[in-house]
Amino acid sequence: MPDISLRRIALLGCGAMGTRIARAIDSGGINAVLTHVYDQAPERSKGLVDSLKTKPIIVENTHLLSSNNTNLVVEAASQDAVKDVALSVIQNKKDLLIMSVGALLDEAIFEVLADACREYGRSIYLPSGAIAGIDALRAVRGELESVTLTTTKNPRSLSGVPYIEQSGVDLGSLDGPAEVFAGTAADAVRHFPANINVAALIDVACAGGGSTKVRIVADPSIDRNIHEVRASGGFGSMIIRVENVPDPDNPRTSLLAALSAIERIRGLCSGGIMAG
Ligand SMILES: NC(=O)C1=CN([C@@H]2O[C@H](COP(=O)(O)OP(=O)(O)OC[C@H]3O[C@@H](n4cnc5c(N)ncnc54)[C@H](OP(=O)(O)O)[C@@H]3O)[C@@H](O)[C@H]2O)C=CC1
Ligand SMILES: O=C([O-])CC(=O)C(=O)O
Repeated sequence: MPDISLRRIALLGCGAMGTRIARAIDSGGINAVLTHVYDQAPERSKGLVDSLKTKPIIVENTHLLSSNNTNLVVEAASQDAVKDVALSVIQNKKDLLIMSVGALLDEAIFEVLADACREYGRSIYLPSGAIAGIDALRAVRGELESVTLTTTKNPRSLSGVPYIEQSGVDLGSLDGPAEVFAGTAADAVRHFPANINVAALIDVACAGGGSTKVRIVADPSIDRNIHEVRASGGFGSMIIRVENVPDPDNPRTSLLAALSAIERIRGLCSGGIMAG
């Protein structure tokens, strides 16, 4: 029998996605209670807690999230947050759900976390986030010959990225689509830490070792975050395309990413029949 007792969840990051996740738990639709939260911007954690019916405790640093009596830590903060806290979560014998997946394309971190999961008997979950078809890519990874991701966003969803500023592209004056990056997934998540975690997710699913090919395009004529994966090999071929509505509170992030995290948490907290 699966253990379906009420799960105790801690949340790292109270921005656009963390807020949606917290509200979904607070609404009672998930077999869990949000017990602790942390955000480096204290006004964000306070604002979130004030808006919830069941008030979690605001802890004073990331590490206190996993030293408490929780089952699962949900990260919705940043790659730096993952690098800072992931190992101690596992060493404290909690499971971890990561949204800032780009952190895992640092090979040293991936190996350390994989070893720690084995040693402490815990799991790290990577929801499919802003993309779809991760289960299919994982299933065919032994047969893959080529995989490419093309991500197209409105310039306002790409603003403030130093790599674009340094490359001399003026996002404000584009009058059509412009490629702002072409390279590997490892380089993409390094240069665009808050924009292209999906590249890391695809790369991890395909066991690409950071080498998955990625293009990022800025297009002022679109108002969606579009991700298109083309994969082919011994299994046949597939094209996975999502046209995501951006989260109104953070246009870099797609609404689908939070919905995917919520659905994954719901599944982890319940028994029963689960598709996918
Ligand atoms: N896997 C996927 O498919 C997707 C993943 N993402 C990623 O998910 C994460 C959350 O996204 P979103 O909610 O939209 O981002 P937001 O910027 O809206 O919220 C993130 C919050 O976490 C805080 N934060 C950042 N670093 C730390 C840290 N080290 N310790 C504590 N708090 C921290 C931020 O503070 P401050 O503002 O001060 O930095 C901010 O309040 C991001 O890393 C994003 O790139 C997004 C979309 C899709
Ligand atoms: O939400 C999206 O469309 C993609 C994104 O920001 C990411 O992968 O980090």
